[in-house]
Amino acid sequence: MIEVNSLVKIYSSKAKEVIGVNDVSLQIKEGEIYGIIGYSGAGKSSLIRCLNLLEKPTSGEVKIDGVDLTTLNEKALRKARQKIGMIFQHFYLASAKTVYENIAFALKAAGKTPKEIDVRVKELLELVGLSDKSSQYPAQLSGGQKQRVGIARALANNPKVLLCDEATSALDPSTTKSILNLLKTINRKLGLTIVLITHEMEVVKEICHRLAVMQDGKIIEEGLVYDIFANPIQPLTKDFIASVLQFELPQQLIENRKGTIIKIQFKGAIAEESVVSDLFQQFNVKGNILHGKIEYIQDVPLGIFIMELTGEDKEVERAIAYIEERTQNLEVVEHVA
Ligand SMILES: Nc1ncnc2c1ncn2[C@@H]1O[C@H](COP(=O)(O)OP(=O)(O)OP(=O)(O)O)[C@@H](O)[C@H]1O
Repeated sequence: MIEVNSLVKIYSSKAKEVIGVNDVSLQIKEGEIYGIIGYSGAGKSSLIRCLNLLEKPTSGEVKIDGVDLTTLNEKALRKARQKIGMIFQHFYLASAKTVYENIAFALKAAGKTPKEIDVRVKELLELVGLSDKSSQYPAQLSGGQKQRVGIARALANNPKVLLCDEATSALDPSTTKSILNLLKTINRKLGLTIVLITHEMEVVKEICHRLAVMQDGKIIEEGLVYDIFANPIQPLTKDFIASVLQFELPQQLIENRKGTIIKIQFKGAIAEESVVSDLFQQFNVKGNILHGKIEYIQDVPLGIFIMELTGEDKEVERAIAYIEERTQNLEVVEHVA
């Protein structure tokens, strides 16, 4: 439903040219939550702002439902933009308007009647859990409540796409969670396609189905979030994953071990099987768990264990071969002879 082809955004001034987006192509499916992660300056904002032409691309196509927005005139673009809602890190609410008026404004601009506006605003307030804040002003709201107003306003005209520009970056972790839950709910309830940019892997893990990693204006890795967590390829992607799944052992700990240290990843259904206890029943080896973690990524488990195996060399070898066969994912970190 969203198709970006060879998108380039160059910022030109008299002094120099800066490349914001450097030849990006991607496809986002209807109903998908698509994350774009990268460090500051990677080009995430430039890219997401090109999706509704808030930034005019220098070249390339931005197709929504097959229509290339870059070819539309002002009037047609205004109409097309009604299908695309957007929320921002700093909310951008009108401070002199109440919560009700902030949301109503988007509907008025789309030519709705006062009756239609009233029905829709109440519906939206209910959806975002703010029915009791209708007559409050933004200054009287918490950050999370302000973002809820932002979401209600963005959804006012029943868009098919919601663009989220670092929408939780100004919020504390528990408020972030509640806003992400709200986004998940509206994604499911309304079938809304969500594109979000973030610099936090925790946000991606929590909500995204697919992910693109951006660096220097380019997408350097893309795929299903689970696959990227299980098998990151690029060094930058590995850095982002490590911020959530830190599992490097201190060197000192490794040096003081006597057995063979192995790292096992359990992906998907195998994480729920009793591989480790089966191992100790079947082989005459001892195991000492040095690190263990199961993360749930979109409710699918991804387990990572680091274990020291001790026993007769042959038996340890057989035990390792057994785990390798069961998990297809084992790495010998250190073998102490
Ligand atoms: N309006 C602008 N004029 C000139 N250069 C710009 C403009 N906006 C962005 N850039 C440049 O484009 C590059 C990408 O910036 P962009 O804001 O898209 O990155 P980002 O990944 O969103 O970073 P951040 O998370 O810090 O916003 C940077 O080098 C930035 O300095």
